[in-house]
Amino acid sequence: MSQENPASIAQPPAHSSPEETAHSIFSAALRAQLPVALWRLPNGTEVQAVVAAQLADALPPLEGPTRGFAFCPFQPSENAPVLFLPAQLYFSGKADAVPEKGEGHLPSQFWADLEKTAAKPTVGGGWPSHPGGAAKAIPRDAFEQTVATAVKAMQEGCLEKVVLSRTKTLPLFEGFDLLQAFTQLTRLYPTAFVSLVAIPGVGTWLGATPELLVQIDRHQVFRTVALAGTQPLVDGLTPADAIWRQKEIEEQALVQRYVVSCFRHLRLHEYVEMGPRTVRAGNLLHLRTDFSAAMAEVGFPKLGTHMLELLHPTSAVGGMPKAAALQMINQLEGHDRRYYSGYLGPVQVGQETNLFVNLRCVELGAHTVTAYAGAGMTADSNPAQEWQETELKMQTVLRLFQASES
Ligand SMILES: C=C(O[C@H]1C=CC=C(C(=O)O)[C@@H]1O)C(=O)O
Repeated sequence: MSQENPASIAQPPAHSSPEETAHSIFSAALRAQLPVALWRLPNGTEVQAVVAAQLADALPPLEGPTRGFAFCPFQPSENAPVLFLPAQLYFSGKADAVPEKGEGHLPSQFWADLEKTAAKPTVGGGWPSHPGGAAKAIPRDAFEQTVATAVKAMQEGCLEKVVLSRTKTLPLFEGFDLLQAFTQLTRLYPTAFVSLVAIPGVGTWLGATPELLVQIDRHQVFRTVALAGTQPLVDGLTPADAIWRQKEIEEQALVQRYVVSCFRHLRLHEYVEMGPRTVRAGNLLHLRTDFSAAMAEVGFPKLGTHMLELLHPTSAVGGMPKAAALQMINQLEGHDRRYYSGYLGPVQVGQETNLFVNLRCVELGAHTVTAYAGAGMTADSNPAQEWQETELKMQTVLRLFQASES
């Protein structure tokens, strides 16, 4: 293969399935200490990959032409900056596909390494971890006390909703295999956006999120959702059987109103709104309203970029009113959310942009795994139930980190 011509096509490792090629790309990028993202779209089959030579510290316009992968925090800080991985390598994951070279050069060591059989990344620092170590976890009674404080503030009318989160750290079991965990998530959660992002100096994140933030499809249709309200999926029941309490209906309606307020801000009235309806996310059920708008027809060719600026962070991860909720989160949560409840996904890949809220995710240390989860609180919240809800959400991914699951 040529390393001189950036537009040329690289050879995949011999006799590989597309999934094995994606795994080889990930392993070779780790060895070369290059930023890399693997993902599988909801209801998709292909495991796609992007490798970057250098990170950008801002997103390009979502409507094109720059191709890459966005990895953005809840609130940008020195500890968690906005990051964009320009696709110096892109792999579509389709049958017979080969890794495509983008603009810019990846080191020749990476290409040479890609053709060898990949050693699997396992426990002990095979992947980058955050230099600051694992986020601080709080015990159950402290979390419930925090929820009680927030509920009181909402009963006094200071704000309508706040999403409070917590973390939980477990040791990695002997023989844990990161790529196997990614594959397990793709099989367990066919309707989720499953991703594995490893960035030197920043960290390694794995997740299976149910929440779309911004989609621009190849026909230039913009989509977003209002997702909130949680209950466990009880054995033998289907989403159609779900009955929702007033508290969850109101919680989701607040997110829905927030999305509508973003359209109104742009003076856009010609959008389509469908729902709410009950959707499944693993072993949980949520309420979801779907929004769409044909960007050219409504006269907003850059609608995706504008809506992203207005939407994030939505009240599904922040609260209402936004400023008061963010202030309360910063005051009451004892940890830095970093990339949890930020957003991530491919930009201008296959003529589409697909950004998701980074939920149901974990951050890998060399020997530990940290799960993050939050729950929407209103004046009617019960602290013990909110703890339980965050436990269930964490289990979406954390179940893979209990040795018996592997
Ligand atoms: C904040 C999370 O979920 C959000 C998305 C769906 C339902 C939610 C809820 O019921 O609270 C949250 O708003 C999380 O998974 O950490």
